[in-house]
Amino acid sequence: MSRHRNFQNMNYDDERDDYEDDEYGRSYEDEVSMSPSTSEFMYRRPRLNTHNQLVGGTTLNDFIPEEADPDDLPNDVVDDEDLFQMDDVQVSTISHAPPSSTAPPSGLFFPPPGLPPPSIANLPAESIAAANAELAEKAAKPFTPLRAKEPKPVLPNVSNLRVSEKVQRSTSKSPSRAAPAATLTPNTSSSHRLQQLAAISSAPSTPKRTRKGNERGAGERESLNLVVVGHVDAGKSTLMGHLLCQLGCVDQRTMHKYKQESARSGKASFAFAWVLDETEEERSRGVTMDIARTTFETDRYRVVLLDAPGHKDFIPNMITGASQADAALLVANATRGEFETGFENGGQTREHAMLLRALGVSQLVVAVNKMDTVDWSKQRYSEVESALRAFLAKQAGFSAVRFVPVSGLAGENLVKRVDKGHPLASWYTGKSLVEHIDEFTAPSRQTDGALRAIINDVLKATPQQLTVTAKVESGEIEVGEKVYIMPNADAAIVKAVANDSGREGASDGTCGAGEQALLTLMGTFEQDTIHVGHVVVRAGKDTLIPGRRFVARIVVFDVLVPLMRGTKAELYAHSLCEPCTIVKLTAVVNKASGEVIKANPRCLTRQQSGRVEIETEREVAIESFTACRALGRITLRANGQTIAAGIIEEKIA
Ligand SMILES: Nc1nc2c(ncn2[C@@H]2O[C@H](COP(=O)(O)OP(=O)(O)OP(=O)(O)O)[C@@H](O)[C@H]2O)c(=O)[nH]1
Repeated sequence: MSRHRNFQNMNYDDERDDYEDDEYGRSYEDEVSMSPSTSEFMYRRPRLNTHNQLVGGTTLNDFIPEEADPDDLPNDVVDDEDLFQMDDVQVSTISHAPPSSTAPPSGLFFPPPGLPPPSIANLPAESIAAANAELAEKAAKPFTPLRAKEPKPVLPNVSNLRVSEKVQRSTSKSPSRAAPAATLTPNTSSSHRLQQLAAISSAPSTPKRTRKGNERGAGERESLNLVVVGHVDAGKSTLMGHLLCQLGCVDQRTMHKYKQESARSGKASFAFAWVLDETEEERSRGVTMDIARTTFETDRYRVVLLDAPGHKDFIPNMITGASQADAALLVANATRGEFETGFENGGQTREHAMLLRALGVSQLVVAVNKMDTVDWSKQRYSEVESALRAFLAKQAGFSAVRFVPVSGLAGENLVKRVDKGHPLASWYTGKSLVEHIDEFTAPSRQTDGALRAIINDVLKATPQQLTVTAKVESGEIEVGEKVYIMPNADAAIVKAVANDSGREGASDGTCGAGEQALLTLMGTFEQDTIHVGHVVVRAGKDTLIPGRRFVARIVVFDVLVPLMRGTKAELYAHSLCEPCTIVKLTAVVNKASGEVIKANPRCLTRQQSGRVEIETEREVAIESFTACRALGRITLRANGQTIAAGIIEEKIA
């Protein structure tokens, strides 16, 4: 049993003799291929970074509204909006335009009860005919081969701005930001495109609600999207890998193989991390590079686990994971000196926490990990807890944070509480990590809202069929219905729907808000036009019309150079990453009241809150925060640092 070993003094490389060579056959190199997305990253050792912190007692809570307690919320979009206005009065008081109603139009979203389960076969003949006509029209156009690489736009001021380029689609299981190369549907004049979008928004939508609200099948647990974040090497993957083993999600044979092969490559201590770090590059470097996604079940939830990379170079991938999360586990390393490196000196502990709040995650548990390296010391645990508690409350804006001492490597206090007699039990008698996870509250899902399913990976793409994973943020997606993929407005018919647990057809052919869906879409797709960050929507007046210019209300992080007209940055929203420019500074506003302090300022300095106009390089599928929270939160980054976070108030072009 691992927990009886002396992990602190163990020389893991000596352990390789414990394992019989190739007892279980093939080595992982035979079976694991490298995710194409990982190849674009250059690995560098962490650099010191003192940015990205709101200092001087300002908290993100002043600005970013917390998610509401679902118990206080009726499952209804209109009331949700009211609550948002209560939470963050500034938004309604300073908004240019009154928030648009997000109530689902009657009739459109509530077809008569008792409708048969949808399939392409029982779609109305007119919708099939209309879809076929549109698809035939597209099919008649010659297939556009991959175009020669266009020259990258020259973007002054920002040395390492990520400019989307044409790259291969990710074939990894996890989301990748490598992709967005988006060419808008080629050869479309702007007037044709406007007509196309107008036709989509005026077309009747055809949802068939086979499932009511948050209804689940018999025996199904509620789903909870949990992101695991923290400084590099805090032990996130080891902790979650070991937890998955203890929950029986990894069979002994596979674990034996990981132990054997990691020992053979001199990385025995990473055996549990290999459960989640699947690519060859991640394993050889001992560093998580992309989000690893898996599921496990607790007494209460089907947890969709998103293991984020801790290294600074992969923060964009961490943002992808955090933008899908309902709750977060922040892993802190209790080892003396290592906690300080991760927390002080601009380590990623702070930046991750700030980003979580900026992306709307308000439920947080901190796992104080590697307690075995400090002899399970209560004093060390208290030091870590008090430093983090003060920062998380005062600067990051988390109102209630719970802490739990654990050792991912030793497997202590993960699923089971610590045994009496264990040194940790002498002062800790509280809950285990899994018990803490079970105490998160699943947020209310906008199941009745307009369909918004954000593509977070493109697994397979042919000119006729796409297989993508998508997080359904609002509404439901059903087999047989016609959908559009924004911003390109590619029409598609949903051929198959499964959720993360592999429930084929999600038992009733639907996936609802909050679920990760595996979608098979049929249509006529031009090569390299569907990417991570695109959004699946329905036609109708609640459709999403993409745009390039938006009014955003932002809070500026602790930047050295103020934000000015012409500042270039990367815009992060849900799974999207797109170069953008701040084209106008409209006002400096008071964080608390939303009152305009100064109109048309020359710049926004650190900690200031303001309203700006942002223009993206290409059309993007985002919308106002009041219409859909997940699509309305943004983060701006430049030079590898987060410079601002905020919400979209309005699309203007
Ligand atoms: N002693 C001890 N070592 C641990 C513990 N948890 C993780 N480690 C070690 O810390 C190192 C890093 O572990 P990982 O799980 O890869 O850390 P990570 O946070 O996932 O790393 P990134 O995702 O790359 O940021 C490995 O050598 C682990 O064996 C623990 O509880 N005790």
